[in-house]
Amino acid sequence: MTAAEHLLCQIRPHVGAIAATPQAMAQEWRSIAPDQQQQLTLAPCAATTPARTRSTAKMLPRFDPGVMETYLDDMREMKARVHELFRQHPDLLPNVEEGLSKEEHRALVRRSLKVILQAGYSPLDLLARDPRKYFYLGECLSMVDLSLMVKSGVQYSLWGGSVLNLGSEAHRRRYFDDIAQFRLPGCFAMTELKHGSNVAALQTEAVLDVLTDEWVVHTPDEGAIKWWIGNAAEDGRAATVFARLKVPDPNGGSKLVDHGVHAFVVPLRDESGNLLPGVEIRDCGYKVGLNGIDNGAIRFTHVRVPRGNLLDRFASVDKSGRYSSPLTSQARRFAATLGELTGGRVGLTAGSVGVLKGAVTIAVRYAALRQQFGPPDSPEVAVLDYQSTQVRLMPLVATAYGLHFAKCLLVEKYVDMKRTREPKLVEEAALSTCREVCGGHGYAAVNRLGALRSDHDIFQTFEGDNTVLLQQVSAMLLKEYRQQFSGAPLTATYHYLRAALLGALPNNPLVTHDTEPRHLRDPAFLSKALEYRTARMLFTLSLRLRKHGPRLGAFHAWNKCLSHVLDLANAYVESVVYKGAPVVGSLHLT
Ligand SMILES: Cc1cc2nc3c(=O)[nH]c(=O)nc-3n(C[C@H](O)[C@H](O)[C@H](O)COP(=O)(O)OP(=O)(O)OC[C@H]3O[C@@H](n4cnc5c(N)ncnc54)[C@H](O)[C@@H]3O)c2cc1C
Repeated sequence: MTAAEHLLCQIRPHVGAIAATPQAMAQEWRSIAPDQQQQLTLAPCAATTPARTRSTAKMLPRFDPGVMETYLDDMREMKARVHELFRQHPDLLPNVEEGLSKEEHRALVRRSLKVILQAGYSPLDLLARDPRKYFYLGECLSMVDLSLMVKSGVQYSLWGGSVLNLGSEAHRRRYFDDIAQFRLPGCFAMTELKHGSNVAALQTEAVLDVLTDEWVVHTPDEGAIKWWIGNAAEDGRAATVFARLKVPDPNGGSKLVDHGVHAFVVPLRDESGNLLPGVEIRDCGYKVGLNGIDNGAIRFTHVRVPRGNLLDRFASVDKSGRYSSPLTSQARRFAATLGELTGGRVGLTAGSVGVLKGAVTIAVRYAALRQQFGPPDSPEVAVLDYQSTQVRLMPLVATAYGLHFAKCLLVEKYVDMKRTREPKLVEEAALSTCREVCGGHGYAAVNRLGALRSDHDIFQTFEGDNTVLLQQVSAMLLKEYRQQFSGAPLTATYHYLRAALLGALPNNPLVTHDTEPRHLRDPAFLSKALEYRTARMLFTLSLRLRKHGPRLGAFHAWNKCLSHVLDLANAYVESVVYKGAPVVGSLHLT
């Protein structure tokens, strides 16, 4: 049995849950009441239609999906409960085909978040005490409405997480309950009009006024207006604002001393929702997707907040303006601050994986039921049985599995980081393909693939643009590589790498001429091949940087090798994803 046939067996048991062929849809249409007719979708909750193609009859599955589900998902009861909650509140599901206005969608998302809280889920408690469940809840919400998942992420990972992780115990006591219960909706105001990825260059300033013991938060020019800030346009009553901390010169000079970017809690609106003095907010308007989130632009004009509003886990300032920090350099403080914010990225990964699983499920179910053409005098063939469909869809199914395990690995690393506080740990084509495989029906709004694609698009750039984040991965690999060989003579480095690279060669089909499927599918061979690729790219990149560095300088040498840098990071990520599923082979699949 081929891998694709194998996967078909896994998927087929579920396909009865959808209506997809025109005949089946038409029959279904006649059998349901007119007021329910718009509910006829490709989604799993749609009406049941028995579907049987030639090949399903031939290939009855011996695969028990329950075993796989248990293996993949030890918290699936939570998913069942959350999804049941929304089944009981169909009015909370975004009715994409009718085109909600952004105001309607925002109100819907707000109501949904309250329903989640009323049902007894407290995302902030989970984030603080059981992050695995927190990220899992995010993944469940992403399958309901991506705007809901992002709204929860802004309130709890970004606003709540920044107060919890960058503030002190006093901040936690003061804000925790109000943030948890959504009585104090808040924002994470980092990005400015002129600076997004380059956070160290932000221009908003917070200057200490020693006479009044207050910070004066100010937007010095239009380029420093906080931009795209989630929760700002309608709901946000306070924000964690990232601003340059400036204090009077302790040596008595007239100039201020700039200690770089720090986080401050700044109130934005009063309890009735009116903007506070000095705070100006504009709505960022309609976006390509995620219109359930009220993104806004914020300008501060000499807004005064108490000195205690500095989130002071990594640095504090006393009444006289003396600055102190347990971390010795500005760069280390900055790295520690950003390191504490990784929860937002883990949450986005969980949401992204949830979206991929949802989209792939919709597309595979559709392809398994949709029949087009066939041999003469025979039933038509399911489009999933065409090799061209399998080639398009099966890599996505495999990717969904791979990324599921990689996400689990990432969540475990985050949990470890929080538990040990170990400093070392602190430091899309897929959706389009799913849409195309569903042909014209994939374009129908009711089937959600278009909305998923639009909503998800931004995941490539928010919480940091992927191109920029991938460079950090390569920089980390190069740093480890240099540390390993610092002080070693070049010949030692050379011999080590030669041995490491050659270690993979005996398995290489080009050397062994072994092209048997048994060998090519051997997990040990595949793992070695991925490691070999990463090691080779790391080695050649370091040689190139060493060659260009002296002549061009570090910045331009890096830029000259940028494609190589990004390829290395992607190769590394793929080998991590592959290793994330080390025990899949132990499952009995046939
Ligand atoms: C819907 C939405 C919601 C958001 N919510 C928030 C929020 O709540 N709070 C918040 O603070 N921010 C928020 N943001 C902002 C988001 O985090 C930034 O957009 C993101 O950090 C990227 O910054 P930028 O848009 O300024 O892009 P830039 O940094 O200007 O990047 C532009 C392009 O330049 C490239 N580039 C930049 N630097 C490099 C480099 N060194 N090497 C190679 N290429 C490079 C990037 O890859 C990208 O293609 C949101 C944005 C959106 C669209």
